[in-house]
Amino acid sequence: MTLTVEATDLSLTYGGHHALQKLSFRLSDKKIYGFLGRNGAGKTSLLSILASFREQTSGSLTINEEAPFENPNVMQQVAFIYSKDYKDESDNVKEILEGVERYRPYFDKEYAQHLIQKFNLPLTKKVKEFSKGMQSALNVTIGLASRAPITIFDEAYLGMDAPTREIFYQELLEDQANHPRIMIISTHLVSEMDYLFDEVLILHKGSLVLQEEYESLISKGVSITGAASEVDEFVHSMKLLNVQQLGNTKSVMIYGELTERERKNAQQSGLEVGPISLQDLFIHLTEEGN
Ligand SMILES: Nc1ncnc2c1ncn2[C@@H]1O[C@H](COP(=O)(O)OP(=O)(O)OP(=O)(O)O)[C@@H](O)[C@H]1O
Repeated sequence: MTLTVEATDLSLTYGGHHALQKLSFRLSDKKIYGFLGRNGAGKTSLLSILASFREQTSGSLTINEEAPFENPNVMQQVAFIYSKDYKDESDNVKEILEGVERYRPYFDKEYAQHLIQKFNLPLTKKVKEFSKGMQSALNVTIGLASRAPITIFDEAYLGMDAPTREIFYQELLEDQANHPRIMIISTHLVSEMDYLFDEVLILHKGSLVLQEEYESLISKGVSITGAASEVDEFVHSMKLLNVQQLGNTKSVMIYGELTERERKNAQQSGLEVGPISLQDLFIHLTEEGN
């Protein structure tokens, strides 16, 4: 099933606080979208509207032209996976998965079993007795195995250790390749997860700063590394995003592409030209004053 998410001037206010301000964007391709934003940027607020949990204050958000709020048609198509608290849950994994299977029309039971084994989760232990990381692994299992046409992971990795997160990322990439859908991942772990994203949306203080393909975004900057004096001379008229120096070696991130001539000059001056990271761009774009 192909779905289109369309937001137009979407705004959300809590009391007098403007959490989302006139966001407009469209998601229509089955790919992995990275939703990035600093603490309080509005990611969860936006994703909650998309997942039918909340209604906007003004503007619109539709999924195939239908408003999601309290709309059972839409709710079945969207899986919203967040750091759920299981403290009052008396069921074990087996019982929880049986419950999910009843309301998720595309749920793949065998794939869920495969993930449970991968994450090494005990089937019969009560979920409220799981560690935080194990609960997150269960959430991720539900999110992936539900195969909802719109799957949202809102910082779903909380508490997972590095090897467990790695299993999640590998499974996510593999399952997305086999069963493409609109996959949305909201995260702070930009440097760890950037390779997952096909497209990136950056939110800052409730506004959408950009929506762009990952590859095109990171091609918008370069890093220059070498002897400090050579680097300074080379970048003196360029827009700098970040400067780091260790002894006499300096590394500078610049915004903008280099011309062929500039690349040659850099080479002749013994400078190393490398790619910029999404994390550097993210930090720059969401700095105070930018
Ligand atoms: N229920 C609420 N009542 C009042 N204000 C809220 C509520 N939920 C969120 N906010 C405020 O709205 C803003 C956006 O919060 P939101 O949780 O959407 O951000 P976020 O980008 O998900 O942040 P984080 O990365 O820290 O989880 C914040 O200023 C937050 O304090």
